[in-house]
Amino acid sequence: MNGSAEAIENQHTSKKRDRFVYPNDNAIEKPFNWSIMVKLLQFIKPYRRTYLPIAIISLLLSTAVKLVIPFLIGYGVDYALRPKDVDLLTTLVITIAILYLLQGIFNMFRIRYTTTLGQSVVLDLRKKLFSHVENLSFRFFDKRSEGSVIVRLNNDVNSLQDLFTNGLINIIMDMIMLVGIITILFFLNVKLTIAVMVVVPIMAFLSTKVRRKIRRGWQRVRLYQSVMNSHYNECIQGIRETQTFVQENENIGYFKGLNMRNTKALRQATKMSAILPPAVEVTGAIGTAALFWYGAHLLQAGEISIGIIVAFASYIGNFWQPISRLGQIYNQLLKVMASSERIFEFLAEKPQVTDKKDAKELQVNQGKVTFDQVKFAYEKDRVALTDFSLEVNPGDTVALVGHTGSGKSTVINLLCRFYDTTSGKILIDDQDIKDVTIASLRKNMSLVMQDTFLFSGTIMENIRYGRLDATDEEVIEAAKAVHADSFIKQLANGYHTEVEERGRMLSVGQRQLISFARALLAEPKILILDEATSSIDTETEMKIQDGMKTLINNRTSFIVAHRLSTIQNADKIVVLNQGEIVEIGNHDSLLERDGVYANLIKVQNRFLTGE
Ligand SMILES: Nc1ncnc2c1ncn2[C@@H]1O[C@H](COP(=O)(O)OP(=O)(O)OP(=O)(O)O)[C@@H](O)[C@H]1O
Repeated sequence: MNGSAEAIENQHTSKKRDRFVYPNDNAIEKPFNWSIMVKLLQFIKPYRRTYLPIAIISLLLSTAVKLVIPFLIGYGVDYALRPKDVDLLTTLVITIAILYLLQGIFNMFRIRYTTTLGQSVVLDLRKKLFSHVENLSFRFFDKRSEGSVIVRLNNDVNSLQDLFTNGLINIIMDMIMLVGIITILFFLNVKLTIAVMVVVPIMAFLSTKVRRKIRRGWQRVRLYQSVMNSHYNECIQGIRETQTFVQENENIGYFKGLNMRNTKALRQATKMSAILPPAVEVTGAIGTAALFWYGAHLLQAGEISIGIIVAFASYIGNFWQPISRLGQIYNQLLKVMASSERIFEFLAEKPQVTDKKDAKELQVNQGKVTFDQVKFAYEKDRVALTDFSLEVNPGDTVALVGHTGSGKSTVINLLCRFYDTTSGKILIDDQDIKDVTIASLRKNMSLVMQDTFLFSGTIMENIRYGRLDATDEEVIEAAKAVHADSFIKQLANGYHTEVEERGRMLSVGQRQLISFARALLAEPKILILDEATSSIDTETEMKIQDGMKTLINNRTSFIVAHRLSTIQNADKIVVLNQGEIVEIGNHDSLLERDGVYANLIKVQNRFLTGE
C-alpha cells in the first residue's frame, strides 16, 4: 500500500489539487453585459406575436388590479366603515371580491404564458445548441473534454430556463409594482411614505448581498458534490485497475478530503441560509412598526385618516416581495451572464470542415483514390503527415502499417474529411474531396472503427445504423455475411437484445463483427477498417477474417493493420514512419526487400512464438 488513507488525505489537502474541475467552465457569475442580454432577447423574438403579448397583458392587468385593491380597502374604511354606510360598504366588498377574482385569473394567464414562453425559448436553445454541437468538427472535440461539453448542454441551458420562465417577465411586474406602490403611497401621504421607506436599503441589502452569499455557498456545495460524483464514477469504473495497482488508499484519501470540504461548505451554506428569513421578517416588522408608530402620530395630528394607515399597511405587505425578488433576479442575471457567455462562445464555434458554397455531390463509379502530396498537422509545428502520395486502384485493398503514432489513423481521418489537409489533395475518382459535399463523401464510405461504438437500442437497430431504411431481413442478411449471425442468435433476445452500457456485455470481437454488418449494410464504395488491437480468440479471429473478406470484396478498401497476418493478401502495403511513407509494395515484395516491414513481421512472429 502507498501509505494510510489519512496520510494521503493530508497530502491532498495541502496540495489542494482538484480533479474533475474544468477551470473555464467554473465561472459562477459574470458582470451584467447588455450585449449578451440583447442576444438572449433574440430568443424571445419568435414568440413576440404569440405568448409574449398575452404574458405581458395579463401581467399588466394583474399588477394594476393588485395596486387598486388596497386603495379601495383604505377608502372603504374611511368612507363606508366609519360612517357605517352599508350600501357603499356592500358595493365596495363586491367590487373588491370581483377584483380579487380577476387578479387570480390574470395571474393564472401570466404564469401559464410566461412558463410556456420560457419553456419554448429553452426548447429552441437546446435544439440549436445540440444541432450545432453535432455538426462541429473533430478538432473542436480534440480541445474539449466530454464533461465540459455536457455541462454546457445541460447546466448552462437550465440556468437560462429559470431566467426565461420566471426572471424576465417578473422583472417588469416587480418594477411596475414598486413604482406603482411608491407613487400611490406618496400620493396618500409623503411623510408617512418617507418614514416607511427607511427600511428599504436594509431590505435591498438583504436581498442582494446576503442572498448572493447564500447562493454562492450552495454553488460551492454543488461543485463539491459534482466533483464527488465524478470521483465515485471514475473509482467505480476503474475499480479493477485500482485494485490491481493497490491504489485503494490513494482513492480513499482523496475522497476523504473532498467529503470534508463538501461538509464544510454545506455547514457554511446552511448557516447563511438560516440568517435570511428572520432578518427579512425583522426588517419587515421594523417597517410596519414605523408605519404604525409614525402613522398614529400623524393620525393624532389630524394629518391622515385610519383608512390611509390601513391602505399603507396593505401596500407595504405587497412591497417587500418585489424588492426581495428583484434582488434574487439580479443575482440570477449575473449567473445567466456566465452561462450565456459559455453558450454563445459555443455557438460562435464554427465547424472547421465545411462544404464549399458550390460543393457537388460525389459520384463514385470505380472507386479510385489518390493522395497527392498530402501534408497535415493537428497542431502547428507538430506535423503528422509529410508529403503523403498514394494511388489506389478501384477495388484494391491497401493496408496501412507502422509503429504507433506513425500516422495511419491520420490518413483515414483525412480521407473521411474529419480534418482538412494542410496542403495537397485527396481525390476520389478524380474529384477533389474538398469540392464535394461532406455528406455525399461520407455516404460513399463506411468506417469500421477499432472500438465500435454501440448506441443504446437493440442489436438490430445498431446494425441498421448503417442504412436506416434497411429491412429486418437485410439486416440479418448482412449479419450472416460477416458471420455475426450465429453469436447474435445465441443472445437472450437474439437481434432484439438490448445493447446495454455501450455493448460491454459483448466481446471486442463481437462488437467488431456487428460493426462489419453495419458497414456492409451501408453498401459503401470505399471501405475503411481500423482493425481491433485487442487480442481475440482464434474462432472469433477466423470469423473476423472471413467477415473482412466479405466486406472488402469488390470495393476499394483501406485497412489500418495491427495484426500483420490479416493483410498479407493486400494489393498494397504502405509502411509509415513518423508521417512518411517509408516502404510500399505487396507482402512478398516487401519481405524480399528486407526493410521495415520485414522487420515488423519478424518482431511480430517472435512475439507470437514467444522466442
Ligand atoms: N487529435 C489529435 N490531436 C493532436 N495530435 C494528434 C491527434 N491525433 C493524433 N495525433 C498525433 O499525430 C500523430 C499520428 O497519430 P495517428 O493517430 O495517425 O497514429 P497511428 O499510426 O494511427 O497510431 P496508432 O497505431 O497508435 O493508432 C501522433 O504523433 C499523434 O500524437
